[in-house]
Formats: sequence, C-alpha cells, structure tokens
Amino acid sequence: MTERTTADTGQDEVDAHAKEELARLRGSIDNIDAAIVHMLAERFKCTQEVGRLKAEFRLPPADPAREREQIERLRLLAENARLDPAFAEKFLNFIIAEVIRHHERIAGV
Ligand SMILES: C=C(O[C@@H]1C=C(C(=O)O)C=C[C@H]1O)C(=O)O
Repeated sequence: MTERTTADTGQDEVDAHAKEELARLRGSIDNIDAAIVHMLAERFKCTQEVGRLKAEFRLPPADPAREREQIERLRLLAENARLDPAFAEKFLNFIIAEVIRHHERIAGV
C-alpha cells in the first residue's frame, strides 16, 4: 500500500483553510443571530406598548391595512437586498401573528 503524504496532496492545508473559513463565517452568523434577537426584543417592546394603548382606547388588536402597507414595504426592501420577498413576507406575517396574540391577551379577548 502506498502512503499519501501531506506534501503529495496538500489536503491538510485545504482542511485547515476550510476549518478557518467555517469558523470565521460561523462567527459572523452568531453575531447576526444575536443582532436579530436584540432587534426582535426591541420590536416587541414597542408592540407591547402599542397593545396597551389599543386596549386603553378600545382599538382592535389587529390592523390589516397597516399590515398590508408593511408587507408591501418589506417586500420592496427584500427585493432591493436580494432576499426572497416571499420569505420576507412569511417572516413578517409570523411576527405579526405573535404580536396580535399579545394584543388580544392584553385586551383580555
Ligand atoms: C403593532 C401593531 O399591531 C398589529 C401588529 C403589527 C406589527 O407587528 O407590525 C401591525 C399591525 C397590527 O395588526 C400596530 O397596529 O401598529
């Protein structure tokens, strides 16, 4: 059996480079995920205040016209950022559904 040395293949260097790149990219992914969590926490702080305001003034928990505007706006932003607009819409709808649930709870619906 012939042995393959590092010098023959350079595979060890490729592996080391791949590991470094993977660690670098995952470091950025971790930072981005942390930013998303912090941004979402701030957004929910605002929407909780909106929920209290709506409950106080007997306004409905959901505002479909406002949601349509936001979705339209987010789809355009996504297109410009080369993000799938359908994904952006799904993501926003997911968040809004949770917000409406909170508003209903605050209003005691
Ligand atoms: C936060 C609000 O309440 C709901 C939640 C929304 C949101 O999360 O962006 C948008 C519209 C409403 O259905 C609002 O009316 O502004």
